[in-house]
Amino acid sequence: MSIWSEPVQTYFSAREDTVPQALLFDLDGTLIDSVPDLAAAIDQMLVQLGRPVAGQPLVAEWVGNGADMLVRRALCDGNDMQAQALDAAEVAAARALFDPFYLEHLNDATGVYPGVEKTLTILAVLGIRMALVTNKPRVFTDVLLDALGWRPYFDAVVCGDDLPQRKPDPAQILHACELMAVEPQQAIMVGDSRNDMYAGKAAGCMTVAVPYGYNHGENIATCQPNLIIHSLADLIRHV
Ligand SMILES: O=C(O)COP(=O)(O)O
Ligand SMILES: [Mg+2]
Repeated sequence: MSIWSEPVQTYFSAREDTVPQALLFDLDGTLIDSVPDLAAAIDQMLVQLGRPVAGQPLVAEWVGNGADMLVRRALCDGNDMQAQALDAAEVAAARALFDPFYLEHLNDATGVYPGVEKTLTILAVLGIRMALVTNKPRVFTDVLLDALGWRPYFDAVVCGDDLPQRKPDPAQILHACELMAVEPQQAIMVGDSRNDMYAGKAAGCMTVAVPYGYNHGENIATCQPNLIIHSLADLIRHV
């Protein structure tokens, strides 16, 4: 009997010769609620720059395109056009305040979403290949994975600064699939944001969204994922 839940089975049975061989997971907003620690790091940076703090709700809207874009958005009140046009020296000075603080405090108040540990454990026991595909920079991801004890779960880890492209570009997903020796059509991309959904679709994966994370203040349903689940546990059949 299939280990996959009914909607997952239905998606794949409509595609001849394909069964799910691997899962690719986004990190922030999908597996972990990292905004408390990200916001603390952003806010202390803003205070040192003599600016008003942002707070968790705004930081939650700015997360998703990597640390550099998060810091840029914080410097421009979330205005993406201005954020992209910022002076490199100004960004570097802000990163010099954000990075060491976040590295030191990245697992202080960060939580793991319900259903995550249990599902990762079951999938690992069943021998399903799994990858982490995150826009978070490598230096933070490595420390977090070790702190959480999650490294053994993943056959591949592709971070935001590992390749020239980041999600929503499909390059990280394609690379992770290559590392796991699976076709993207046989893989499921699970994420919380439009970046994950667009990257997953472009790569040819089944796209599964969780609505509890961060999606720039928008409803993830507008990205038309193949499936929306409320817990990772909904991916598999429970008997
Ligand atoms: O660092 C970020 O901005 C978010 O990373 P994610 O891709 O794991 O959601
Ligand atoms: Mg995310």
